[in-house]
Amino acid sequence: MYFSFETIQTLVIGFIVVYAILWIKKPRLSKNEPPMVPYKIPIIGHTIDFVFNADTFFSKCRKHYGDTFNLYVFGQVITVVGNEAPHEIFRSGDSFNLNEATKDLLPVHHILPRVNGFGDIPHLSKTIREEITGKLSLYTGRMQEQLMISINKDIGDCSNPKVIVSGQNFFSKVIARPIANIVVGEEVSRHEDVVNAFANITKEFATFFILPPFLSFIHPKIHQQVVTLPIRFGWNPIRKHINTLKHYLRPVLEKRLKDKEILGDKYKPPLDIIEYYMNEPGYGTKVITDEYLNYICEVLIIIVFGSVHSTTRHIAGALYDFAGRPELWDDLYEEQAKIDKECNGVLAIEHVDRMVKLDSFMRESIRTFGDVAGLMHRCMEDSFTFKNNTTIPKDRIVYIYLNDSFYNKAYGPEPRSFLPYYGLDNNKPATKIDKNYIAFGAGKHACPGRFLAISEIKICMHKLILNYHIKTESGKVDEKKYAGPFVIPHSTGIIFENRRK
Ligand code: HEM
Repeated sequence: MYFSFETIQTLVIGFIVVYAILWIKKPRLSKNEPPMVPYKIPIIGHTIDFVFNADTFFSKCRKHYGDTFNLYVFGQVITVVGNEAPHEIFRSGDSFNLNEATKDLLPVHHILPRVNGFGDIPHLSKTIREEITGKLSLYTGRMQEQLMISINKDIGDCSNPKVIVSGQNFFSKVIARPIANIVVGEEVSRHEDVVNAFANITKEFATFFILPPFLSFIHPKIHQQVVTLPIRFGWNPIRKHINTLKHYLRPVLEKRLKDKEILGDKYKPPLDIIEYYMNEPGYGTKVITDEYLNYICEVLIIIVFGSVHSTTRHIAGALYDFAGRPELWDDLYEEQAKIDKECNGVLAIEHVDRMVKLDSFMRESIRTFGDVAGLMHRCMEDSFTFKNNTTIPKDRIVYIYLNDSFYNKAYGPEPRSFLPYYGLDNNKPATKIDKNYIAFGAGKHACPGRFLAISEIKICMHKLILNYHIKTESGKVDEKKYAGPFVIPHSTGIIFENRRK
């Protein structure tokens, strides 16, 4: 066989290039790292199992390699922790950071430059704890009113059964309405444009995640540069929503400042978050300028970002869980009918607290929500050593293997089955965090908005169950679909039919 010089030259260069790529892409581990799960195809590593088979794959890895192991996914080493190590992460305070884990792909600091991304999270958490959770009883009536506006508008009369695809898109507006009411107040939130802005802000952020990180196989920075290119050329996906908020906020805030000046001590401050910010050092103002509005809207958008998306995911999940389980309908309806009678249709916080079966059902719906892994945190220290003596380096992204906590033996011999009254029987309300219930994180950074979220979902479910017979089109709970380790919201129909009163 004869090979020309050119052919040999090409083969040699090709060999050197392939060798160089393999050498560059070889995962480099530091000392004492968690075990790296072996893989067969260089560069691709575990990406295929991670994307198409996360549940079974993670379960096998956990069995063979223990609570903490490394995978090679999309050209990066990631660490996965089972149900033991997450609490070391949550407890370690600032050694790990959730927002920093997404920073490369979601350049919030470019989108919200005035607050430099996620802004002052400790102040935000304090605001939510004191101004929302601490005053939840004052907001309960308003939440109920706002939810009923959405239910009447978007579901309405179902004397003839109506099929609605009640997934995340549908619920984002239902959930956004009461949140807008609490954040920007009764007057501003009356405008449908404002409710739409609240409902859609998170969807705009999600556009950054549409493109799978294939370019990360070459280098994670290349994917990051490509997805953030439009932003760096001046495109801001939420500019239109900021403009909407500014438009409606300006006259209302100007009037509040004027009233305050004229009425002095007789001024009655409206109950909402914007009023709180206007009096808070570092957030308030004496004059409503364009720059002030730009700034305060960015502050508000972080609250919307944290609140609407996650609450929407879980109410949508809960409705499907209810609609597909006929065995629960009568029991949950009876509890709601009893409470409705007691409160004469007007809920106060103590009535929401008395919905103990619904609360327990909600806890279970959240526990079995389905994300195999998630709650990614970035290691912020030079290195971090887990109690099992394995060490990970700075900047390592850690995925929490949620199923290992949620489907733990602590839930009995069949932890994957739906246990609607587990919370009730074990005195564990839906807001109570424990080792095997970490949907709201834990420790110093545990979600401060969970009391609002659970109240809002319970009030909404209470009203839906009271007003309608609700069932899935298929008559059962449809199987969950996945994108990598993350569950995809259901997109099948739910049938609503008026209950005879
Ligand atoms: C069902 C709905 C919700 C879920 C599942 C959820 C979940 C979470 C999780 C997992 C964390 C991260 C904890 C960590 O870093 O370890 C978190 C943090 C946070 N959540 Fe929520 N959340 C929900 C609703 C809300 C709502 C309604 C608000 C606002 C009113 C909110 C505001 C926040 C804030 C400000 C943080 C950051 C806390 C910090 O870093 O100190 N969340 N949430």
